[in-house]
This record gives sequence, C-alpha cells and structure tokens, in this order.
Amino acid sequence: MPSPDWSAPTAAGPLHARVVLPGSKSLTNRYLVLSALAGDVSRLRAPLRSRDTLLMAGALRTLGVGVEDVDDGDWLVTPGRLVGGGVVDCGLAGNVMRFVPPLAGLADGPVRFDGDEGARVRPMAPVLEALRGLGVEVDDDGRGGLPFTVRGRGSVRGGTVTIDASASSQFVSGLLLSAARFDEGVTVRHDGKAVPSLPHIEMTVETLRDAGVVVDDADVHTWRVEPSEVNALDVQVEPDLSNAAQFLAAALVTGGTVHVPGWPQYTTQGGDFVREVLDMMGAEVVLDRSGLTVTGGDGILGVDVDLHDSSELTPVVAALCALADSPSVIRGVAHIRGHETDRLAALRAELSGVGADVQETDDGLRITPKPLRGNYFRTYHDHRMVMAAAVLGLATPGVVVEDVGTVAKTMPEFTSLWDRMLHERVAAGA
Ligand SMILES: O=C(O)C1=C[C@@H](OP(=O)(O)O)[C@@H](O)[C@H](O)C1
Ligand SMILES: C=C(OP(=O)(O)O)C(=O)O
Repeated sequence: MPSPDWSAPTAAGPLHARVVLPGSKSLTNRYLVLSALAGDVSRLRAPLRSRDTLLMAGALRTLGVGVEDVDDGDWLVTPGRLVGGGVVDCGLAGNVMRFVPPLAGLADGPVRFDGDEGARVRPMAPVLEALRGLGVEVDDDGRGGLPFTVRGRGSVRGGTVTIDASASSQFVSGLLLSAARFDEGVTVRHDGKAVPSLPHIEMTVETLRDAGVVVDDADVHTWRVEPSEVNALDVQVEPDLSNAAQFLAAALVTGGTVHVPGWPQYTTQGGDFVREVLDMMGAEVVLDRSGLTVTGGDGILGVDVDLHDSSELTPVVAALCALADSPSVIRGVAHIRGHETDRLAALRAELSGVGADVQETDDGLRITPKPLRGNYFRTYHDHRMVMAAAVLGLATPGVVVEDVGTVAKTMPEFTSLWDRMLHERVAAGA
C-alpha cells in the first residue's frame, strides 16, 4: 500500500538551521552482522532505526540472534547458534539481500530469502555463484536473484572466489563480513569493470578490523579475510553522511546556512564526498570540531562530477544540478540502474517533469537547467527520489511527492526533520 502524497514545502528565504542526523545505515548494518558472529554480546550506540536496519535486525532474529532495544536507544546484540528453518524478508535493502546469505550459510538448516517486487530484479547472481564456489548450496529459480534458499549446514568451507563486482560493491562486502567464521576464511578477487562505491568496501574492511579480524586489502582487486574469532563490539554509530546531502543542499538552494553536528573528521562513508560536491557547486563548506557548516551564496554552479565512489548522492546532486545556473554532467554511475529503481531513468523522467532538460548517458546524466514548474513527482519506492524532490521543492512551488513514506527505507523521520529545518529559519529570522 503506497503512503500519502506530500507537498514539498518551499523555502521563504535563506535557512539558518542545525540538523541532527540519524545514524549511518551502512555502519549499523555492518555492526549488526559482525555482532551476530561475535563471541559475546555487542552494544551498538545510536544505531539507525529505519526500514533497512529493522529488516537487518529481523533477519538476524530469524537466524536466532538476539537484538534487543535498550532504554537509551542502543541495540544489544546477543549471538547464538545460527538456526535455519526461517524466512528472511529483504524488503528492498541491498544490505540485507547481499550481507545475510553468506551468514545463512553458517546456519544449521535452510533459510529462505525474498523481498519486495523491486528487490527481485536487483543484481544478486555473483553472490549466489560465489557462495556455491565456497561450498554453500543455494537453490534459486535459475535467474540468480530473489527468491532463493540458502541451505546452511552449520559451517562453510570458504576459500577463493573470483566475482564480477561491477554491479555492486555489496557483493564483496557481504562475502567478507561473514568470512572470518568460514573454515578457510575467504579470498575474493574482482574481475570485471571498475567496482563502484569502493569506500563502502573500505568500511567493511575497517569494521572487520575493529572486530579483531585480519584482512589483507593490499591489492586493489583482492581481499583476504583470515579465519578467526570475531570480537564483540561496543560502537558509536556515525551520522549518515549520504542522508545529510539533502539538508546541506538546502543551504545552497536558499543561500542560507545549515550546520550538521557530529560530522566525523575521519570516515569511510562515501557520503563524505558531499563536502567536495557542494564546494564545487559554490557553497562555503567548513568542517571543524563542532561539525560541518555549509553556507550558500548567490547561485548554484553547474558541475562535471564523477560519483562512482559515492553514488548514493546522485539523486540529490541531480536535483541541485536542475536548480543550477549552468549545465552539469554526472558521470560514473551506470550501476545505479540497479539500485532501488533504475535511478538514471527515474531522475530523467521526474526532473524532465518539472521542466529541466535531462539526458541519460551511458554512465550518468546531462542536466541543463530551465525554469522549473511544480508537478507530480513519482518516487518508484526510492527513498532518495523523495529527498531529491524535497530539494527541488524548496525553490519550486507545487512539487507533489508520491508515496512519501518510502523515505523510511533510511529516514522515517525525514519530513519532520525537513519541516523543522524550514521552521528554524523562521525562528532565526523572527
Ligand atoms: O555497502 C553498503 O552499505 C552500500 C554500498 C553501496 O552499494 P553499491 O555498491 O551497490 O552502490 C551503496 O550505494 C549502498 O547504498 C550501501
Ligand atoms: C543504493 C542504496 O541502498 P541499498 O543498500 O539498498 O543498495 C541507497 O541507499 O542509496
């Protein structure tokens, strides 16, 4: 059932807001998987609670892992013997569909995987093939995607596999995350076009090392995880920097200032690249111990930008490009045709619908700004399409966003945070 439409609010003037962001999806889900494999109880502090992380917690519970809410908003994760017999709902979450099957190989019986209709067409085959190569039996209907069954036998041999990870970095991350508990560990080699979202693989490597696992990533296309125990974690989840993009973009669109406290000085989150993009587009961007402050100027500069490493940013950056003073090119993101929806097609259709001149290229978009007008903005079950529409709406009256609830994939509180940000401008200007 789709949720209601939402009229994206316009900004009456420059914003002056401070936005406290929820935790990172990618870190929360990695910590959950590692905690499930650990030797003791882990504590995740300030985890993201959104559809994708609740689905991950649900998947772990299906496998017999305890994930308990504690009063202060933390999650306590109690590992146990991994049990088969259940069904994992992947929703539309890439993390769940790519990270949990290797874990399910360690369960003591079959685990069935399915998800949203849109998840059934997301790329998955290299993970299933790799699992077979590592000694895990997987039944699927021959298409190499959801639905499928992983026939866990309580242990996984492991070893060396070669995969083509050009469709998603998550293929590599998923295999690495559970591999310390495989008898022989794992060596994953990539053979194919460039792997997208490499910072996400660095994040996987770093979180494994935080849990005491030995990883060799000295060669750019090969990752080796040694078999070992996994240490319990006690970790503070960083704010989600990709989900910061739309709030920071609002500073640029309105010529105002948006401050995000708690921005890490060092991070493996690919979303950190938003600082560079906003700088290229004419914002003043200051990172200091208080957090990140972005201030917009008189206009928005068009850009020629490669988002291969940080492709989650594409929808919001595309919206900014439609509001810019000069044409833009977004490159390096062919693989986002396999994200929540075909994002290149969706952005072309919806940005064109509000009046921009948008062309799809082989690996991105060419966007020539035109005077924009309000329109119905379809969201294709894609949280980041809602976020992109909200950015357009700041400067374009009459943007009506389809199925706004789909934003709950990573940010259930999006519309209230957005309204609060706009309201703060009134308070500061009063
Ligand atoms: O490992 C992760 O947590 C993610 C990796 C990236 O996937 P792709 O490599 O498929 O782009 C990113 O876009 C996704 O939102 C999250
Ligand atoms: C591509 C994304 O998600 P997923 O983890 O489902 O791949 C995203 O959040 O932009």
